[in-house]
Amino acid sequence: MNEAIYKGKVIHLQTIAREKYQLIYEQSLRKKLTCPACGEPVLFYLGIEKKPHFYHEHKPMCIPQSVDQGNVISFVSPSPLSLKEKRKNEKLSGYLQQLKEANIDLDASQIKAVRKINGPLLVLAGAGSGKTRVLTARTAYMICEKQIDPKSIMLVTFTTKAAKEMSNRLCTYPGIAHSGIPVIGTFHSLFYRMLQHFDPIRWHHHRLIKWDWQKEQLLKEIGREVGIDERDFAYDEAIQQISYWKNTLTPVHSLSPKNEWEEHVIYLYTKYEEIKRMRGQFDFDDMLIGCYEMLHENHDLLMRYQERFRYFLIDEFQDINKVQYEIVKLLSSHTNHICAVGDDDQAIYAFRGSDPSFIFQFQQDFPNVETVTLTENYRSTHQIVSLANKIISFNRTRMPKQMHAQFDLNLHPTFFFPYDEEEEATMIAHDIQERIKAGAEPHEFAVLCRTHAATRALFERFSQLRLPFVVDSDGESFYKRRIVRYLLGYLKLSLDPNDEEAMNDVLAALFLKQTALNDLKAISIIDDCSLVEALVKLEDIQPFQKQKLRNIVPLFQTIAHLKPFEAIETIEKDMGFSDFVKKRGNEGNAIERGSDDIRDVKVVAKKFKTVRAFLSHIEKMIAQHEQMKREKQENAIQLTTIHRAKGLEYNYVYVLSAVDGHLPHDYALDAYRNGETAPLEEERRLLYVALTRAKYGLFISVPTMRRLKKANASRFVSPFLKISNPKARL
Ligand SMILES: Nc1ncnc2c1ncn2[C@@H]1O[C@H](COP(=O)(O)OP(=O)(O)OP(=O)(O)O)[C@@H](O)[C@H]1O
Repeated sequence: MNEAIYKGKVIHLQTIAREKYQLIYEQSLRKKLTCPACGEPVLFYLGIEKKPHFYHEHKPMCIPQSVDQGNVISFVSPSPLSLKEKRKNEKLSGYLQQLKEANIDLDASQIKAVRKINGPLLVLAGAGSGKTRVLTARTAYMICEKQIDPKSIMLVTFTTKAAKEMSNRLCTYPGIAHSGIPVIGTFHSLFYRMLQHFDPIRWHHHRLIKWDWQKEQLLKEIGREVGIDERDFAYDEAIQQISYWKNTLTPVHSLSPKNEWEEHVIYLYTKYEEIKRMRGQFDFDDMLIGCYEMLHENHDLLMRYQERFRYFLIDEFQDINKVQYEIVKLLSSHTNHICAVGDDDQAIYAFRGSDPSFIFQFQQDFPNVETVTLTENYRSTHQIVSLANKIISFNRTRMPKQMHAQFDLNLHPTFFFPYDEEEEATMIAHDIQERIKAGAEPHEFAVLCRTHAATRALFERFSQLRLPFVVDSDGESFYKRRIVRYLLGYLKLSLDPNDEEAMNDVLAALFLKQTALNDLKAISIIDDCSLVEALVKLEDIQPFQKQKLRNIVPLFQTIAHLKPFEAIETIEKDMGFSDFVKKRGNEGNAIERGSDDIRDVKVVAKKFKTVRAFLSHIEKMIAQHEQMKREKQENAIQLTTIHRAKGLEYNYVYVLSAVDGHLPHDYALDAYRNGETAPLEEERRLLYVALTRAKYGLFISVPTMRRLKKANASRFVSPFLKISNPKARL
């Protein structure tokens, strides 16, 4: 049905502007749309598979009409005939046969990697080609077939989650329950354990600088003394840069600044190290450097560890950094029994100092290395594998390899074209809802985003539709982000001029000290006025600030009566918020700029008519976020960043906003304009990682608008969209 009654009038889908679809959708959820034939409520379909239309939830449509396929482009690649019956049945014996009987199949290349125990081994593997399976099977084979003492095996993973997953899997393997499992952990956890053993006082966990905010505080203290103004200086980027230098074992004295910013960071780096040393503190990077120095300088200790650990297995080798690589080399130099497993196409941590070129280095440093390449992809359909192969082939710095799928389904990777972020969220949520109704389980779905902030719209839609979902566990609600909170402070004060918490946030945006809050409270009691009115009575501030506050204070009342979008524009332009964002909005931070957050807030604000309704929606979303953190749902849709989805797999994957600026991220595009190609290649690898998480269904969203501006399809996917007929085959 293309017609419905809304507010007493017939509305036709053909004549409604696309940007209004979301509004119609929300009204339909509130049962505000009715059927022109029977007068009962109708819902608005805004999904992926079919064109938008009205429908009855529990009965057939009154005015039957065929519903066309949605406006999508499918990627179709002819299936090679050889897909079926690809696997030859190799005759197996011993433990490998036991594995087979336990349904842990291995192909010829995987078996080769499992059997090669002594000497250096490099397993170069595409996505979904069974790296994890090889690592676990190889470990079990060493223990159960070769009778190697599990205590002499060190298995290093990239994340704690992967370590847990690996040890859980291993425990289910035949024979392992009796023999025990090896030492499994991340670089940090394993090396930290060694340090603690060596010098428990120096490396006591009380001395650890655990959080970035602690580092930031310390750097700001140092910066303040020499006048590095935090309003103009991206401290969080400085933290990342210092960490990068440490992980690449770049000592401070070897650095020569390329610009003023680097000059400042080098100064901060020097002082940061000095202060830490003086206070006897350490950070996570120091655990790696400390371990390297400990083993390098203490030959007896190194020998003891070499005696203890004789076999090394390293997962995600493409993400190793210099200091980690050097430690592994030291430890394994005694036996050379080292197996590195990696995929250069999945290297996505360059910003932390990871460097896939250690894969090449490995081949030089361990001259007798045997290399096994795994190219059979067991995870995804042929269609997904073909698309991923094609996309990644555009990268220049990579080891050429092609993955080959093992199976195919009549389900093709689909590009779809929402109007904007809001409609994108609706289409995805709707599609998932339909698939769940048809029998799929929530945990089979993942929605993958480039940045955590981009999860906002999906979070809201999933909550609205009561779909079970989980977001990155340590991520905060979008509305709790610093700049967003400050902006919302103005709106809150417009409704309640005595809201202390909001005033506390707004003070920073007005360039006033936090101590001003106490002064304001005192003034409001003595002069019997609100906290907002007290702003103009503040003493001990510059005359220009006084004048500014005099101009701003009356506007608090004005914005209370504006539509939220207009109110935000007033806050930005007339209440000085834009100036604040320019100065302190992390504008120097290429990945998370405050001004981008504000544009995201404006997208939501557009949907509301009153400030009150807008704020109450936000309150609800924050509460929902808190509740979600408390109650971990097992069977839930995963809403996560691509970085966090690494190593995982899902039946259905939705890739959010494949548009230039999001994926690839703006920072990589800026770097590309300045002649640097590496960041853009890393962004392409991120897309590759996202695509290869999908087993069966892959949906890539290409919205027309983003952050209220026209968006261009991501340069990574545009070659696949250049066809006039949406159903045409590629
Ligand atoms: N020989 C095999 N036969 C059947 N299935 C396999 C085989 N090897 C691996 N698999 C399955 O293929 C999927 C991918 O395997 P795994 O997770 O080990 O791949 P991976 O190389 O670590 O993936 P990625 O690097 O993309 O995260 C898993 O579901 C695994 O059980």
